[in-house]
Amino acid sequence: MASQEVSVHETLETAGDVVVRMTGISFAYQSKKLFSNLNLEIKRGNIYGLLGKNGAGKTTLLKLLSGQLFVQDGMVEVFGQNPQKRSPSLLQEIFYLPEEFPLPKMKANEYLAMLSPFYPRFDHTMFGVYCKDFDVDLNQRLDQMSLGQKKKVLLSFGLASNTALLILDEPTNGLDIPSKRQFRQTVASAMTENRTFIISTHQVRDMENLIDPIIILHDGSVIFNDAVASVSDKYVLNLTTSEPDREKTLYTEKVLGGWMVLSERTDESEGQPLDLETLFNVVIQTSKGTMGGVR
Ligand SMILES: Nc1ncnc2c1ncn2[C@@H]1O[C@H](COP(=O)(O)OP(=O)(O)OP(=O)(O)O)[C@@H](O)[C@H]1O
Repeated sequence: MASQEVSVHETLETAGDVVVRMTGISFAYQSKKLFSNLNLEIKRGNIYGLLGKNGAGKTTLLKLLSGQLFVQDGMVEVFGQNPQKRSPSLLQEIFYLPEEFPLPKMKANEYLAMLSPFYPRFDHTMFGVYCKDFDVDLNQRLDQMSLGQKKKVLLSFGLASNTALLILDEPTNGLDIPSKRQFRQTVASAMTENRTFIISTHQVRDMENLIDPIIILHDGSVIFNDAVASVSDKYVLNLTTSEPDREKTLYTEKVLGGWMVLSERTDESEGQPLDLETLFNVVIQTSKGTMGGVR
């Protein structure tokens, strides 16, 4: 690292709480406009969930903030630096686990020896612990592993890298049922107040009680960036057997045996916890302007 370069880690204590700031960004693939004047702020010490429909631009957004794609307009700052400059001091504080990835023809142990020196605070002991928890064989060749096994190796690597920013794109795709629970436990245990995780996912049930705040990307904009409680404190979810008057509810969904209804909370309201799938549907539906939005 050049001596005049700002070390991200050294400035973490004083950098304030904002890890990512995107201001008025625009991005298009060739002539296909994806983002126009998009704004986003991500704060330290949280496990963010990034949600959006297929093609909403989640992976593109993650690539923009990790310096793999460049915005056409606006400003991106990660720990106060422009990721487009791809400075080593910033890149060694970002670990990005893509949804799909080729891996070299080598054993997991050899991969570890090759790549871990890039991350100054890589914790070899914890890497071993995570791999053991995920039941990964480090002597197996990476190119001969299943998708789920590869994900477990890279996930263990990313968590052990101790980067200040960890980006996981669809991390539970390919994981078996017991591994999904292990995933939640391991990710939660690796979180510290100085780290920030961003998890892009469609598998919201895998992520219940893990991701919060939630970012929702829709129609080229961030339409929601807040804690789940910001909605569940104001609105309550109830099951009803009689068909509700849709004009008087914020959100209605036909379910087995009745309807699920989201309505404004009153002092006496008792209801069910707001799950992420419903939160997503409510935010997308209300963003169409028919009910003025949940926020
Ligand atoms: N390299 C590329 N060239 C042209 N268009 C692209 C390219 N990569 C992505 N796109 C388009 O940009 C849009 C957003 O893609 P992106 O992969 O960011 O969405 P996503 O929200 O991650 O989708 P999914 O949930 O399906 O994974 C899609 O319409 C996609 O077809």
